[in-house]
Amino acid sequence: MGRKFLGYAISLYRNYHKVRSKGGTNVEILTNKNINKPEFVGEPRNIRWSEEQEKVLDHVRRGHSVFITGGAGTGKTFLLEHIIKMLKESYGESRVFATAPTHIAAFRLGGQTLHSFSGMGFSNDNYHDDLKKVLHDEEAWRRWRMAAVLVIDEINMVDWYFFSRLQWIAKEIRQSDEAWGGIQVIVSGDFLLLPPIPKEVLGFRFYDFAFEVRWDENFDIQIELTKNFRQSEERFIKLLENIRRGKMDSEDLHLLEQKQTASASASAELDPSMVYLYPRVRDAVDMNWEIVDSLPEEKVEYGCRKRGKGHYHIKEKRGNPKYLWKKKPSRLGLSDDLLVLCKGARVMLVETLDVSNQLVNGATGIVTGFMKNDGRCHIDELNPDKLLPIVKFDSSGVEAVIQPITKCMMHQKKVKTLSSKRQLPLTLAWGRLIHKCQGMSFDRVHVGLTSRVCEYGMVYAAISRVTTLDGLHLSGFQPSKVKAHPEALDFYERFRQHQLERDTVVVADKTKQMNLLSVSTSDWEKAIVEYRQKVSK
Ligand SMILES: Nc1ncnc2c1ncn2[C@@H]1O[C@H](COP(=O)(O)OP(=O)(O)OP(=O)(O)O)[C@@H](O)[C@H]1O
Repeated sequence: MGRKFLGYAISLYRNYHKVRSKGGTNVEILTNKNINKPEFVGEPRNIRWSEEQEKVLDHVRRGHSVFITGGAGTGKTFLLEHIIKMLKESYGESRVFATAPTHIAAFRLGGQTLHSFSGMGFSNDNYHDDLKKVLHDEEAWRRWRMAAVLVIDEINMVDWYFFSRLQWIAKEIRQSDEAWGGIQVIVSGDFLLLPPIPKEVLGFRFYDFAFEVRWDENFDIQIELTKNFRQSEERFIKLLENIRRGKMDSEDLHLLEQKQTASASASAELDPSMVYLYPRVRDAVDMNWEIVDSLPEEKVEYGCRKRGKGHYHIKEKRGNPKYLWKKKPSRLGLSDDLLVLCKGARVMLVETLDVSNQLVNGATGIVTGFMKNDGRCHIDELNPDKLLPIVKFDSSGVEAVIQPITKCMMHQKKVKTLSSKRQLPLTLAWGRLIHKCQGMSFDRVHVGLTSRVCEYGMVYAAISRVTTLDGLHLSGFQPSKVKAHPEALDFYERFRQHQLERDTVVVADKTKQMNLLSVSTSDWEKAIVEYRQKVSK
């Protein structure tokens, strides 16, 4: 029995590594000749930087660590893209690291998630366990040693505990008492957008923002961008500014109520060209089912194959979507157990398959057709007709055949919980979570706020995605759902009070002080030995 289990564990482990290491095994690129650079990575042409953006660029050029903040659409990320390009030209590709807490935000910067950069993973370890982890991962250690610049976008979603561990690791690995061990940090975000995932202690929910402890020590300068580039209508910009601060005047309220009435009286028909944003996964899933059902195209169903303790070959029959949803979602699943696709379906990747072709977690596209599997992968258990979907991705223009992948979870201490799930790495994407849309712009959006769930900054994050008032559709809106976190409001209050002082501070040029560290394997081995000696004392 033990042997059988061990054999199974090894085969799952190998499979896992195959899937993780060879992105190309589960996706076949059909057309990528016309890869357009994603709209947001595009080469800046005819750009006129705002005065504040110019100021940021000036400080960055002088080697200063900068915090860039400002409302949605003020060009924070756009500016970061330019900064990253500029710094890579000065320091070289391998010394500038672009990161963000989510895959899609990191992808926009052509970087990696902050967790993956750090080498600390997702555990909530203490500082010393984190350091041990980084020291045992030569690549992660090299990144920390090599870094001349670390860029972090969407800092509002990073919690204080993680942020403080990063600061500490940087100092330890680089053996320096300077902030971030001498790395130039460029951090960006708006604390009045979505907060970090709240913690719960004794039934009490609290949010720990990255700014909470010794924030000012991280930066030479902090700058707020105020010119909105995403929206141009004055009325809309004023509404967004008010919602950002969690308040609305009678005019704002009237405008939103008008929008809501207009959306309710508009044709009840679902519009596949619209993006539907919700605070809860369940609403997004229901909307996806409704839209896919309403399309006249022939449907193709994909099940999943689960292996491991308690579930062998479970196959879901398509049923009432509400019923499906009542089932506990699998802990390790990529997405729902049943996926229904058809030509024209809007889909999103839930796994990074091929970074060079921009097929990353969160990339969206349209199903353009299906292809019979010619034996290149095992699809029979998931789809008896052996059809593989062909997806044309929005941002890259790549057309690819998507093949199923297997995700495994292995608890080394409790081998009994070993399990795996094989399915297509896709979900339908008309309905989306507001959390997953931060940083995006859309022309037509329906913001559905009918559920009771409503996080701080959520209405603001959702409404600020749309470029014009005309493109905004609304349901379930209530004024009480417009909330800004009081601590974030306090932060900006203090921020503005200190702005004048900051403007007068002259910070010395730091470019010549750049301390580039050595990164040889022998240095790494020496660091581990030194750490062991330190711990054993
Ligand atoms: N100087 C500029 N000139 C022209 N367009 C700009 C400029 N700065 C930003 N933009 C445009 O403004 C839009 C919003 O920019 P961006 O997404 O960077 O804003 P953001 O502050 O990061 O928003 P969010 O907080 O919602 O992510 C983008 O379409 C971008 O191309």
